[in-house]
Amino acid sequence: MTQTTPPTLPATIHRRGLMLVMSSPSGAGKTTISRALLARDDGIAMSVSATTRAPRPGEVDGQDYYFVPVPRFQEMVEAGEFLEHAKVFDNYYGTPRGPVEAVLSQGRDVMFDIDWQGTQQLRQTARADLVSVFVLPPSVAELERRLHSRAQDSAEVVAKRMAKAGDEMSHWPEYDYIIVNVDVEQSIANVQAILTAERLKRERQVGMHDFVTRLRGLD
Ligand SMILES: Nc1nc2c(ncn2[C@@H]2O[C@H](COP(=O)(O)OP(=O)(O)O)[C@@H](O)[C@H]2O)c(=O)[nH]1
Ligand SMILES: Nc1ncnc2c1ncn2[C@@H]1O[C@H](COP(=O)(O)OP(=O)(O)O)[C@@H](O)[C@H]1O
Repeated sequence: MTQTTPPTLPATIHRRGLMLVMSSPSGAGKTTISRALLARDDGIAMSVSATTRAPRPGEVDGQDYYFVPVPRFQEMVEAGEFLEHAKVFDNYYGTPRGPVEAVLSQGRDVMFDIDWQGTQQLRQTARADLVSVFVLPPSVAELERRLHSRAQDSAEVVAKRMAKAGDEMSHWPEYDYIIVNVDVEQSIANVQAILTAERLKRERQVGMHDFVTRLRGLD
């Protein structure tokens, strides 16, 4: 019997890494969806933001966020260390530039959990490499229930987040894809489908012209 090795993708074809942005009003479920996606997909890494907000119970420094004091955050802004930064709910948040550029340069993808202000800033520089997803709750009552059920913020903080939800949600038309997060498994599957299709986009493929030229015997 002759042994055949299964074909593999030619090494001359590469793909540029993409930037997958997830935004939503607080409590709609983007952290839940993005964590599940990271656990199921080796090809994507999470961008860990710096923030001046206090850690919630169970949050780990360097994993959920880099928790930094306001003066340190300001130093980082002045040193140009952020790809984007914004003030959200009285705290500062920013995306450190170095780790994102390192992952993208390896042809891997990066996921961001950032608000609409940060997304607008990234869109200016990333253009075609940016894929943006907006997550909506099925209703306002369900959003409030989820914020309470997370049980990690005081009633005052929950009220503040509910008051800002309408403003946040008004930015949905700026995003490429919309997910109404009814069932979490369905929402994860939807983001996986978006990622699969976006990875196959013609314009992300590097070396395809030469590959097809060779396939056609034209070289
Ligand atoms: N612009 C920007 N927004 C961020 C960044 N990190 C987190 N955010 C946003 O800040 C908001 C509050 O985040 P957080 O305090 O973790 O609350 P949660 O989204 O309710 O879990 C959310 O809308 C996040 O998407 C960042 O690096 N840049
Ligand atoms: N589809 C869903 N159905 C019910 N509860 C959900 C769903 N998605 C998320 N949750 C819950 O809602 C709360 C807020 O979700 P989280 O992912 O922290 O939101 P966000 O990151 O958008 O602020 C969490 O307790 C989470 O377990």
